[in-house]
Amino acid sequence: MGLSAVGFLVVSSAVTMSAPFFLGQVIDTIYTSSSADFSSSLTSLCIMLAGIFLCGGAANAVRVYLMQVSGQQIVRNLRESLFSSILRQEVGFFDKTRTGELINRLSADTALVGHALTDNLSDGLRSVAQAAAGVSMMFYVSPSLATFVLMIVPPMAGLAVIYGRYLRSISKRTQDSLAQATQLAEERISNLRTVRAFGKELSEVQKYAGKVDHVLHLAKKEAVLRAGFFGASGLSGNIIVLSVLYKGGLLMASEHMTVGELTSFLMYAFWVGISIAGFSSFYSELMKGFGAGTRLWELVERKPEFPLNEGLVLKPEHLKGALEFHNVSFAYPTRKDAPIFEDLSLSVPAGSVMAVVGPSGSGKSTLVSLLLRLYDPDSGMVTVDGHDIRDLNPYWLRSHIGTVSQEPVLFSCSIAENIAYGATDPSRVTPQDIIRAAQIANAHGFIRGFPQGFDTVVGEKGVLLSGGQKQRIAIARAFALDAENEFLVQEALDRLMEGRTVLIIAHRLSTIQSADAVAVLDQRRVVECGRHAQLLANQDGLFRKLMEKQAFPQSEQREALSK
Ligand SMILES: Nc1ncnc2c1ncn2[C@@H]1O[C@H](COP(=O)(O)OP(=O)(O)OP(=O)(O)O)[C@@H](O)[C@H]1O
Repeated sequence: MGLSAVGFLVVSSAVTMSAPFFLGQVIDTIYTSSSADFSSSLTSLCIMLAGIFLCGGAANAVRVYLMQVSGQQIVRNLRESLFSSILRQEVGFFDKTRTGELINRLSADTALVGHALTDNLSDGLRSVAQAAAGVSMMFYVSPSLATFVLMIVPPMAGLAVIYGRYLRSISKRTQDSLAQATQLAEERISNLRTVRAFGKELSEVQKYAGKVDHVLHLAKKEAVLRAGFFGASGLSGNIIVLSVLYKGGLLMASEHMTVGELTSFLMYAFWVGISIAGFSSFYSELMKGFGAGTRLWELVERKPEFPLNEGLVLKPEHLKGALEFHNVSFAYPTRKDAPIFEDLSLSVPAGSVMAVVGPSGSGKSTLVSLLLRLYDPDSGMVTVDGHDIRDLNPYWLRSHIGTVSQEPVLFSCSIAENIAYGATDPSRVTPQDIIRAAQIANAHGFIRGFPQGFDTVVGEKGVLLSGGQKQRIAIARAFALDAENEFLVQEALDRLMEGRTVLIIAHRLSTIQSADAVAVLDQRRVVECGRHAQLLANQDGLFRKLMEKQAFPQSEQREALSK
């Protein structure tokens, strides 16, 4: 499509560029022909001109259409590869990069690059083609006048290059500050409840205004630069026209040129001037596109720190589920100087339930992140059935781990779609599977109570549901993982754990009591590990202290502690 657009571009330019030549002929006919053949020459020339204008206009319209469509296609492809690259990045990347910035790259920057590569490129090519044709015709009409005019052009071109560089850097800064503004807006809008609870609407508006003010400031700078450049190129255009008139007048006086020739020449010179101005606009847009493009390519080309879908896949019959952390040391990439684990070791036998407890911030969730391979340990290793998880296919690994978190995140689609999200292939999950998963997760009752049942839309991040409801849907979602394995889908919630190795980050005593073992995290390692009763018996142990500290001990707990 791009190529045919270029074809139409060449046709429209060539056809249109022949017009001034024939116009010159018309004028000379008017001046010089005898009355006998005057009217017939004039008519045929005018018909020819009308044809030229018609063909040129039509070819131009087709070119604009083709360019628009191919532009949209480029933007679409760019967006797709960018989104795909973003979703492949490691979790650490998202600790460093803000959502709003990525959204801005996806929407604004892709549009800018698309425009620079199509509409703008097409206009730029047209300018180049017209300028080239114009200059050739100038030489054809009057070589001496053309040589004279062209001496003025090179200094202007040098100026344009310097200007383009500066514009490119400003444009990059504008896009960066726009991304910051979008980031702020995105975060505040998606957490509107918190903004409102603290009555921060006005101050947030002011903060946002500050950011967009900065965008405006840079845009103004860009506008001044642009205006200056256009002014300068306009002025140089006028100087060229004036000198052509002067020199052309002299040539006419010495009978080296006719009126028609001078008119054609002036029209070509004017045309070349317009094309150069068009080219400079193209050039500045192109530089803007480059500014946005550099960032986009960096992101599209970025190699995630670890692969998504490469590595060892264990056969189902070989998968037992023994988990082990061997001398793991780890610090988050954004806080390398604050180690979370040092030489931590923990073994969870296959099929057992391990409760992980510890003070807030001791690294319980981090343990799960390492197991899911959202981050890699700095030293030591995590193994599943003796295999280092760095050798396993991360996609396979995660698809065999069901996660239910305290504050589960749902997507803003229907309850049924949220539950089916847990399956490897959601399109193969039947409505019966979904209902069964909901029943087991004790969610069926409240879902049926909604007027739209399973089609109820849960709102962004599930805001239209209560915390408990969200959690039960998340449990049903973890069940959907096993929709194919009929035998696992049983009646009770406890069954989610059957046949699996389970890590529970626990606060409630009842959960801890039912676990096979309890690991206590503190001071960057596992400080105690054993059965719950065993750990409680240790009067000086951290576990006992943690249990004693709980604000409102339940009766069962008080009983246990009094033993
Ligand atoms: N993505 C992250 N980047 C940098 N530091 C992080 C990140 N996530 C957590 N941390 C830090 O790592 C430490 C352990 O956090 P983690 O969430 O594992 O603790 P936790 O034991 O689960 O806490 P809680 O019981 O309060 O939920 C904390 O100091 C936390 O500030």
